[in-house]
Amino acid sequence: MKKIAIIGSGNIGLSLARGLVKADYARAEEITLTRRNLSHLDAYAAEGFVVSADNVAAVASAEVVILAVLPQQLNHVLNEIIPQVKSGHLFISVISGVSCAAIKARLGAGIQVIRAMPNTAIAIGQSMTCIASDHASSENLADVIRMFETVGAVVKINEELMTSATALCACGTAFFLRAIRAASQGGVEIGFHADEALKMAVQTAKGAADLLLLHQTHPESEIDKVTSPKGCTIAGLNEMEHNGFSSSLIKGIKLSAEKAGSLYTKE
Ligand SMILES: NC(=O)C1=CN([C@@H]2O[C@H](COP(=O)(O)OP(=O)(O)OC[C@H]3O[C@@H](n4cnc5c(N)ncnc54)[C@H](OP(=O)(O)O)[C@@H]3O)[C@@H](O)[C@H]2O)C=CC1
Ligand SMILES: O=C(O)[C@@H]1CCC=N1
Repeated sequence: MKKIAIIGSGNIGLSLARGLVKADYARAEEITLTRRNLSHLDAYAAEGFVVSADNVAAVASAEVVILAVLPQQLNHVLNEIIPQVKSGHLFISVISGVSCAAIKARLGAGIQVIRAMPNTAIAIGQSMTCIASDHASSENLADVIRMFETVGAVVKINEELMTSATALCACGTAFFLRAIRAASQGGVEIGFHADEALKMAVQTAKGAADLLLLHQTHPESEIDKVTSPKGCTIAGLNEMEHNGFSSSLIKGIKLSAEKAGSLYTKE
């Protein structure tokens, strides 16, 4: 198994690390996690991950380097690790809004860079990960797709759609979670205790998503099966639409995509 370094082990870096180990893709000992404040990684060290504040040493000891810092932290990290970067390294960036070309402009044109846009459900093997590259070898691309397939579904997309993928799939986790919270709050208003209402909303959301996955149907065809004529579902649904339900989701996704494209500055 190739040694992996995750540079910037925050929310998504740690979710990825956990997912890869849970999926038996790698052992914890084969993954180095870096960040500056190591005290946040104590639990991971106890699980066998190698933890370090030394990005340069982490890159030197790895074959696969996963960049998972914030866009505004990237240039500092790249400048730091350049002396240790070798042509055999494979770089995977999960960073929003930074192109493969921008990373190669700093590391060298010969370095293989592949972008991946996972979401935090990667920790439990349920990510929707979009993958893109410009000139990576087909072998490296296949390896990266295989890696992310162990922790969820993968779609290969053109690189110019990566900011859209960020909004729909990575930010999307938060959007659907907020919808579930709102549903559970509605449940409390109509008589359930908060814990029951949340459990009911979560399972209902899971069932709705699974209907689409298992039946391979369009949402509207499943909705048609719920909305009895003159019934309470269509009354509630239309009230939500009068208040901008679909429109606000669409507008939010568009704004997130715009923002994802503007998070990184080259200087
Ligand atoms: N969160 C998500 O769901 C997703 C995030 N992304 C992308 O992943 C990236 C990280 O996001 P997220 O995990 O949310 O952010 P976090 O802030 O949680 O993680 C970034 C981590 O980088 C570490 N870091 C910062 N500077 C350095 C450095 N010089 N050397 C080593 N580590 C460093 C920080 O720790 P410390 O301060 O201790 O160094 C921090 O833990 C972003 O680019 C984001 O766009 C992509 C998909 C999904
Ligand atoms: O909020 C963010 O900027 C990151 C990118 C996608 C999910 N979290």
